[in-house]
Amino acid sequence: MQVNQIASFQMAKELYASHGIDVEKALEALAQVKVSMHCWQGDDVRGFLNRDQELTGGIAVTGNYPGAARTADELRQDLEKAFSLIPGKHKVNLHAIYADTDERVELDQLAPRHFAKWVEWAKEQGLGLDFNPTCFSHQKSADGFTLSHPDPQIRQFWIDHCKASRRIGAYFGQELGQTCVTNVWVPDGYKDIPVDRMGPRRRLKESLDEIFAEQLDPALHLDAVESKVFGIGSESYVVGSHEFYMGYGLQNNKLICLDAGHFHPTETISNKLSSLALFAEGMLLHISRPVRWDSDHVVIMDDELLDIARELVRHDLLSKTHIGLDFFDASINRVAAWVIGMRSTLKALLRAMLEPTELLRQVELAGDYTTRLALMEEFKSYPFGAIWDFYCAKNGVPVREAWLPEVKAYEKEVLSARGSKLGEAKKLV
Ligand SMILES: C[C@H](O)[C@H](O)[C@@H](O)C(=O)CO
Ligand SMILES: [Mn+2]
Repeated sequence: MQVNQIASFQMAKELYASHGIDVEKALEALAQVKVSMHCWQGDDVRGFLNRDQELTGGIAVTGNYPGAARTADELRQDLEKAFSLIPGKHKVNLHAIYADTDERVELDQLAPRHFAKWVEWAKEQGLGLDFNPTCFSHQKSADGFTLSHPDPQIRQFWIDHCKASRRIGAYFGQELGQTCVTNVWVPDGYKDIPVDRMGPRRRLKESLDEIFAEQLDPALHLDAVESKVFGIGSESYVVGSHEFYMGYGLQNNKLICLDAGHFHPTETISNKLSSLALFAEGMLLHISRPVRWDSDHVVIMDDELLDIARELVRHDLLSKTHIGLDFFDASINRVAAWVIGMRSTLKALLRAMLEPTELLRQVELAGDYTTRLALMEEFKSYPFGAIWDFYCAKNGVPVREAWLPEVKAYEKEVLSARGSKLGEAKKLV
C-alpha cells in the first residue's frame, strides 16, 4: 500500500470518527457481504446448452463487442479475471443453460453431475454458487408461455426443469457449505390485451406449488421468485406480476426477488425494501440499471443504487437480503462490465455504511428536517473514496482505475482471439 493512501485513509478515518462512525467496523461489515455475480454477462445470455437457439423471453442483449466466452472454460477464465479485480469473496450466479457437460441433455433431465465442474471450480476459488432454471430460449417456450402454459405437457416439462434446478441448487449448497438461492423467473405473458388474466396465474400458482413440494434444507438452499411488469412481446400482461409473486412469496415463505428493472420507470425498488422486510422471510435483489425500460445496463453508483444500499444498511437488512447483479451489455468489454457493476455495488454499500445514520434518525425524529437535509447533502462529499481505496489495497486488488489496464491487457492477450458474434476474429488494440 502506498504511503499517501495510508495517510489519506487515516485522515478520512479520523473525520468519520468525529461523527461517531467506526470505519474499521464498516470495513469488517463490507467484507461479510457476498454479491452474486451473474455469469450471463460473460456471453450475452447464450449458455452452452442449445447454443443454436436465439435469446427469447422478452429480454435483449445489444452490442457486438468481441470476446464473448464460448465455452465454460472461457467463461470461468473471464470470471476469474473479473474477481481478481474486485475486493472480497463472492458468489457466481449460474443459469441452467450453463451446464458444463458433453452429454446432450434436455432441461428437464438436468442433474447435479452436469454442474460438477462448476462446483469443483467454485471450491478452488472459494466462491459460492446460486442458480436459475432457464425458462426461455427454447422451442417449448416459443409461444411465450412456460409454467402457465395451457398445454399440460409443456407445463410439465417446465415444472420438471424447475424441480431439477432446485436439486442442482441444493447440491451447490451441500458441496460448497453455503446457501444457494435458486430463483424462478418465467417470461410468460401476452403481447396484447388478454381476456383471461386469472387462468394463467392460477396455472402458474399450481405449477409453483408442485415445484416447491419437495422440502429442501433451508441452510443449503432457498427459493426465490421474480416478478416483472412487462417484457418485449408481453407488453400488455405478464403472468408473474409483482402482486402475484408478492402474494405467493409471503404465503409460501419464499424469497421475493426485486429486479430494479422490473417496475414502472419511476418506481424504485429501494422504496420497497422497508415494507417487504416487515413481512417477508427474505429478499433477493437483482441489481440492474433500467434506462427508459428494462434495458439491463451495467450497474453504476447512481442515486438508486445508493438508495438501495442505504436502505439495506440503515435498516440492518443485509442479513436477510441476497444481493445479485442482473445486466447484460454486449457493447463494452464484458469483464469490465462485471468489474464496474461489482465495484459500484460494493462502493455504494460502503458509502451507506459511512453515513451518520443514528444522528440522522435522531434529527428526523426531533423534526429538525433542516439538519437532516444539510447533513445528508454534506456527507455526499465526505472522503469515502479514501476508505474504498484502502479497502481495495488491503484486499490485494487494484486501487481506483488501476484495474482498467489489466482488463485491456486481458482483452489483448485473451479476448481478442475469440472474435465477435458476427464471427470475425477482430484484433483489438
Ligand atoms: C437472465 C435472467 O434470468 C433474467 O435477466 C431475469 O432475471 C430477468 O430479469 C428477466 O428480465
Ligand atoms: Mn432479473
